[in-house]
Amino acid sequence: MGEQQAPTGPGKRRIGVMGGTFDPIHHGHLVAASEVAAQFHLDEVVFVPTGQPWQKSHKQVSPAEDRYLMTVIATASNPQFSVSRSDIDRGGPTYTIDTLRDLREVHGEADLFFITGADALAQILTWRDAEELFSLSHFIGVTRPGHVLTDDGLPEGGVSLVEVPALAISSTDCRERVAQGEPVWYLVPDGVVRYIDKRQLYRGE
Ligand SMILES: Nc1ncnc2c1ncn2[C@@H]1O[C@H](COP(=O)(O)OP(=O)(O)OP(=O)(O)O)[C@@H](O)[C@H]1O
Ligand SMILES: O=C(O)c1ccc[n+]([C@@H]2O[C@H](COP(=O)([O-])O)[C@@H](O)[C@H]2O)c1
Repeated sequence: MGEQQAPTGPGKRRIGVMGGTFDPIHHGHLVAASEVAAQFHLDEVVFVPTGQPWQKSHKQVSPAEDRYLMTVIATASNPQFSVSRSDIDRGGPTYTIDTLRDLREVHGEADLFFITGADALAQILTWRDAEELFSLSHFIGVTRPGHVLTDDGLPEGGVSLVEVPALAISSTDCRERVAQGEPVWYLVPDGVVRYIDKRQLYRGE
């Protein structure tokens, strides 16, 4: 881990893809994206809020537009960060194979680097068309407190493991804190605290 050399072509743009439900987006997501962007010399990181996260169908998920707007608010001040509506606008359950195909169409020849926390990386073989994912993007697994980061069973050369500053923050914990009237200041960006308050998200949970 440290300064990373990942496979790329000469002169190609290097685009990070940070997929997530972002309910709400928090500083763990933002630090992971920022750290990977620096270590992998990325030109841009595209945040992609999920439409319908099918592996979270047993949980209540906030409306996609609220999660999208919180992601825009959280990333607006960073010129390297952008937000894609691809997974939201496609409709239906969200599969990363579709996300990557859509981004490949938009960004042409760019090299894609899909960023996942240790918990998501451990589940990747359960994702739709898992074996094909690695032909569309390089995958970057990042450390996350409480989870073991490993590429066991994943294609050789398809995944890099990266240590990022440890932030023991989860969206679940943020939602529970709001529901209990506890503060989420400094766990999520200030604008996201205000958006949660304005829209009265997570109050009844
Ligand atoms: N604190 C963190 N540090 C590193 N990676 C994280 C952190 N929180 C989330 N991630 C990663 O960001 C991506 C999107 O995560 P997601 O939007 O599901 O947030 P979450 O905090 O895991 O949400 P929830 O608690 O609702 O499951 C996943 O790849 C996840 O592993
Ligand atoms: O492709 C799949 O089948 C698949 C299954 C579960 C999760 N994902 C993706 O993994 C990312 C993190 O998801 P989540 O549910 O932890 O927020 C997000 O981009 C999801 O679309 C993808």
